[in-house]
Amino acid sequence: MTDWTDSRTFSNALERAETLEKGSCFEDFSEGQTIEHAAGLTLSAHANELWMSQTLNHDPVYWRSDAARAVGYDDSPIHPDYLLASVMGPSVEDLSEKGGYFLGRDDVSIHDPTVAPGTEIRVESMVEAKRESSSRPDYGIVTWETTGFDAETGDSLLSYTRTNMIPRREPMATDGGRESPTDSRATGETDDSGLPSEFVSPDGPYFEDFRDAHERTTNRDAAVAYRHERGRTMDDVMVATLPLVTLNTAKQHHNDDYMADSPSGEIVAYGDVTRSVALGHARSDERTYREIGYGDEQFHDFVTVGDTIYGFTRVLATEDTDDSEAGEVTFEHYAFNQRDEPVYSGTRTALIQKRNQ
Ligand SMILES: CC(C)(COP(=O)(O)OP(=O)(O)OC[C@H]1O[C@@H](n2cnc3c(N)ncnc32)[C@H](O)[C@@H]1OP(=O)(O)O)[C@@H](O)C(=O)NCCC(=O)NCCSC(=O)C[C@](C)(O)C(=O)O
Repeated sequence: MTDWTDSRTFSNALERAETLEKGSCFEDFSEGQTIEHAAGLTLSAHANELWMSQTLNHDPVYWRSDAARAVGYDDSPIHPDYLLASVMGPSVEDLSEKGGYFLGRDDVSIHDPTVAPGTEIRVESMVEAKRESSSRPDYGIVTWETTGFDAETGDSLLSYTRTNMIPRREPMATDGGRESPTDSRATGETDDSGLPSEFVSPDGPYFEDFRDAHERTTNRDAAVAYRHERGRTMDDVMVATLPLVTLNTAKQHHNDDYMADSPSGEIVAYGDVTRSVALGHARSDERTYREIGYGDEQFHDFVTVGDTIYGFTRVLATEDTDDSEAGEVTFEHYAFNQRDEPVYSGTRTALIQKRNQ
């Protein structure tokens, strides 16, 4: 009788056996195609708290009903970063599990900021565009529009467009891109040409502080630009647990064996975890009232276990509203690592509480 566990026999068996594929290659997508993803998550308070606690998004509005009621909610809703990741996660198996890089995202709109724990979600994507990569022949570049719905009511909860590099069927993908860096970051040179001569920080966490700081820079060679003190070293929970808790099956985050041959040589952090940490740092220095939306999100370099993520923020615009509680601020947030290299950037618009409340 064949001993399938004999090492030579087993290695022969492995060589001859077909691997049942998961995920899609560049060739599998066509523009205009709609993809209904397999049943998504039921949003849970536990996973919401895991995401928020580990990414340092410690806003009590999302933990405590008294804090939620104080800003006009009936009860604590699901945090927008966890909601976003919970919409993206169930799309990964169909769209990006093969191992392509998450390049960027735009038009992130929160259609319902009051989504409650216990909501069952359904996720759908449409292939908006696809093109070959001129610099990386093993990949194509695909953009999808993805929407998350409340499965029971059919209401749209959140939507965005996302762009990934996607491996072509032949040859197979590697997860690379660190080699031959030629920019000033990699060579250690500093090139700050074009930077304003003065950086201004807000005096406090309220809308008026951002507005006043922004006004101080208007028509001057100055910008509201400041760093956040906290850092978060990426550990196994951040890199492997958080994507999996949102059903994100991209092998980059939990399969060290596959990633050993890639230029990063190891698993890399899910872009949304890196982003959420940078936003968490920024939110810890403001009185957030409501999140409105996000855009122009880009992932500039890999983040691996052991890297420490810090935050840097610019204030792009402020606008007073009729709302006596809060005014609108548009930020650009950056995540950067312990080598001062930017790894994420994106804009965010939020309502920030007014001082008089
Ligand atoms: C990807 C790397 C290697 C490219 O490094 P590079 O030096 O080759 O960069 P590049 O030359 O700037 O870009 C290559 C091509 O991409 C295009 N491109 C570039 N950005 C965009 C964008 N926003 N929108 C549209 N297109 C974009 C760009 O135009 C260019 O096109 P070309 O080949 O035809 O000349 C480098 O940028 C890098 O290391 N980025 C970080 C990637 C990363 O770590 N992402 C997060 C982790 S992966 C992830 O989270 C996975 C996820 C979420 O779970 C899941 O999709 O399933």
